[in-house]
Formats: sequence, structure tokens, C-alpha cells
Amino acid sequence: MNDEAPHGTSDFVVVANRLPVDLETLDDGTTRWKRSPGGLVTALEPILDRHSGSWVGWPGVPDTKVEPIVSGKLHLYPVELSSGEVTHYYEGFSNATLWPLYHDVLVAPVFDRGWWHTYVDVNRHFAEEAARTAAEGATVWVQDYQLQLVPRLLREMRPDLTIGFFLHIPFPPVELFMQLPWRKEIVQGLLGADLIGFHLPGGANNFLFLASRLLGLDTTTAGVGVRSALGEVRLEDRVVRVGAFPISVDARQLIDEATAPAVVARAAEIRRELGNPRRVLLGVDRLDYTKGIDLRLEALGELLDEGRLDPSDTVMVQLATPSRERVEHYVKMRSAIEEQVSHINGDHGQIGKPVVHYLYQPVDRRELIALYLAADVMLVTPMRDGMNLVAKEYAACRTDFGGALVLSEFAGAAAELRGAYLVNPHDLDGMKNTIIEALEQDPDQGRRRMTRLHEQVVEHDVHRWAESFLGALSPP
Ligand SMILES: O=P(O)(O)OC[C@H]1O[C@H](O[C@H]2O[C@H](CO)[C@@H](O)[C@H](O)[C@H]2O)[C@H](O)[C@@H](O)[C@@H]1O
Ligand SMILES: Nc1ccn([C@@H]2O[C@H](COP(=O)(O)OP(=O)(O)O)[C@@H](O)[C@H]2O)c(=O)n1
Repeated sequence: MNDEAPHGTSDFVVVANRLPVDLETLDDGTTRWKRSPGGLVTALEPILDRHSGSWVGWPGVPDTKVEPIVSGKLHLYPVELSSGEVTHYYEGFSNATLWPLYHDVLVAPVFDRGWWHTYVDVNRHFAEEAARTAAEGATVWVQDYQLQLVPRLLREMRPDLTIGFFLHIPFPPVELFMQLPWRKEIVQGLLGADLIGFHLPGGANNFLFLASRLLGLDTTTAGVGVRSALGEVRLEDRVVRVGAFPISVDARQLIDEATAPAVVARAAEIRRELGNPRRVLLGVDRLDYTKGIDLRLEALGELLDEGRLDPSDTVMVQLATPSRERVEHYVKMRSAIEEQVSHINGDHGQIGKPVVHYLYQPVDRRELIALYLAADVMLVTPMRDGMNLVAKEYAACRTDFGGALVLSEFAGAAAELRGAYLVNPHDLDGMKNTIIEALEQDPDQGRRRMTRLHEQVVEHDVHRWAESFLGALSPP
């Protein structure tokens, strides 16, 4: 990963806030690369493994110049961000303004003019790097809310390019979006693309309505379908298409990993290490206030308090990947969740037998897959989530058709994963009853549900997602 890659020759360029790898500085001052967190990287990595191409992104640490990297067929072009830019563009405007605004205002978005100016500047840096990297007539695929101005900036710099944009998080209804002081600039930024993709038709329709209402543009009014019936925004000199393309996982790869004898053996060993409980519940999330970790712990605590779950034979494992650790609401959420875990273990644990095993650390991928295999019930209970790949990974890995998925209606994945036990995570009693229903499901009915989930994810995998988006971007 150290040969210098040439610039301006890539026919296919992905532009995302993060590179697929993060540079980590160890205690002794040396550095190493580790996998970047989050579902965007999980989804795009297998795509770029298949299509040779370039990836423009931030290496995850401030004030560090990193030379371009060649990794197999993939060329990585690092964008350097100063610590001030990380504070204002990434932690500020991206994750304390846009993230809460686009996730139903679960916490109040902060509208800070300084952050906005840095967001504009950083989007320009990314657009410049993409313009330097792309070959004449190349396809450039811009990713996510951190880079919504890039399509327009890039079109101004390089009108020869075909530009796609995909939003990985929900696109809010017009009533919420209109709070944003820079709402016109964001919509105009996105309209620099030839095709704008959302996970679900709802987001695409929200965007079309907004383009008409806010900018008075001529748009289609018929609803957008899933991978079909694209909407249009008709500009003076061109048409921007708008569609819904639900993202997914590399199901074949997950099946290979989940059926490897070492992983299957590790799943059995995990259950032994947990004390051979009758039931294992699992939660896997970035530690984010959107994910509803607090709500599921509250449900678990009440079920134990009421004697509906027996702490001597029930264990919950909660993996929480550290995320955005300097953003205020993430700091508060971490303390609140850790207090809940202590509370449950204080009330119901025994020496050497906590009820909740909580890990606030990244976990190796094979260990994660073994945990999916070891879990009787997977709890995915976000208050709002663009898609949620954890739910799809669980379904892909369960080639034994065992286990059960409890899934929030407010995760994008709920639109497709109809074999799940769907819950409204705000309805605590409903969620408690559903967790019990999933734990006590009839084995045949459970297998039928999991078969349906597994087949859905195998048929609609991440390659189908990329092919449907890129096929619509550049029709034959
Ligand atoms: O880069 P971070 O700030 O550490 O955050 C990690 C990623 O989180 C978000 O992921 C979203 O994309 C997933 C794949 O489409 C989707 O399943 C999930 O619902 C989303 O939350 C974010 O959108 C990414 O940009 C971040 O890299
Ligand atoms: N300890 C963990 C936890 C999650 N993950 C991965 O992180 C990704 C989370 O994606 P997601 O779509 O559910 O949610 P976001 O974190 O992208 O919002 C999944 O691909 C998980 O497998 C991981 O690699 N290690």
C-alpha cells in the first residue's frame, strides 16, 4: 500500500468523507491502518474490489499528509483535513447539524455559520481532489451528507464527468429540512449530479417535493419506485434523475465467512464463555443516539425486573463501536448507556455472571460473525436509521435459518426485511412483548421467518445495489 498512484487516469472514482481505512497512531507514536467504522465502508469496499477504481477520502486523522496509496486494483487518494476542519466540518456541520436534522431532529441541530463556511471549503477540497483524479469522461460517485456540495462544484470544474450522488442516511421531510439556513445551497449542490440516489422512495419523494417547493423547479410528481420509476428535476440545460436504491451487504462473502468451520466453532465457544445461557440476545451498533441502544436496554431491564426474563439463563451482548467521541450528544449518550448497563448488572447479575456483556471497542469481523451465529435474538432498534446493515448481515450469516431478528420500523431495512419482528422502539410495552415473542418463537415458524430474511438479502445484495445505481447513472 505505498506505491504512488497516478492522477487523472481513473475512469471510476468514489468520493466519500472517509477512506476505507483509518490511520491510527499507536501509543509508541507509530501508525497503522485499520478498517474505517460504519456501513458506508462495508458496502463500498466489495464494489471497489470488483470495479477497479479510485477512492478519494479523509484518512481519519487531522493535520496528516498521506501520499496516494495503491491497494490491489484500488487507488486511494487521501484528502488532508486540519484539526479545525475536523471540528467544524466533520464534528460540527456534518454531525451536529446535518446528522440530527436528517434523523428526525432526535436532538436539536446546531446552526453555526462558521461551521457552514468550513463545510463549503472542505467540500471544495474534495471536489478538487476528485477533479484531479478523474480521467476525461469518467464516472464519479459522490457519497453521503458530508459532501452534498461536491456534485455542483465538481460539475463546474469538470463538465465532462458523469456524476452520481448517493445519500446513506434518511432525507427528511420538507418541514424539517426547511429549518436549515443554507437549504437552497444544499439542494443546488446536490442538483449538480446526474442521478441522486436515496435508500427508500420516501427520501426521493421528499427531495423532489423540496426541489419544487424551495427552488420552484419543474419536477415529476408521480411517486418514485424501488430501483424503478425514477423521478426527474428538469433544469434549464439538463435533467437530474432521482431514485431509490436500497443498499445491502455482500451476502455471498458473509455466507462464506459464516460457514467457515473456525467461525462456527467460535460461535459455540462464545456461548460456553457466556456460561451456556438458554438465550443470548445481541446488539451491534456504532454508539450513536439514533440507534436506540438505550431503549432496548430499558426494555431488557423491565423484563428482568418483572420476572419475565430469568437472569440466570439470559445474557445480552452489546457491542458499541466508538463513534464521533468529541460530539456532545455522543459523550452524553455513552454515559447514559453505561449507567443503564451498570444498573441492570447491579440489580440482576451475579459474581462472574453479568446479564449484559458490554464492549465499547471495535471488534474483529470474524468475531462479529461468530456473535451473529451465537445469538438467538438480534436486537436492531434504532429511532431512525438510513438502512442498517447489521440487520442484513445477521440475516445473511444465518445459513442455519436459526435465530430471530427484532427490527425497528424506523430503520430503512424494515421496508424489505418483512420476516423480522417489527417494533416501534418508542412503544416500550410493545417492544418488550415482541422480544419475548421472538425468544419464544415456534422453531418451525422461526425457521420460515429466517429463510425469508436470508433469501431476501441474498437476492438483493450490495452488488445488485451498485449495479442498479450505476446502471441508472449510465444507461447502456
Ligand atoms: O464516518 P463516521 O462518522 O464514523 O460514521 C460511520 C458511517 O455512518 C453512517 O452510515 C450510514 O450508512 C449505512 C450504509 O448505507 C447505513 O446502513 C446506515 O443506516 C447509515 O447510518 C454514515 O452515513 C456514513 O457516512 C458514515 O461513514
Ligand atoms: N464491532 C463492530 C460493529 C459494527 N461493525 C460494522 O459496522 C457496520 C455498521 O453499519 P450500519 O449500516 O448498521 O450502521 P452505521 O454505523 O453505518 O450507521 C456493519 O457493517 C457492521 O458489521 C463492525 O465492523 N464491527
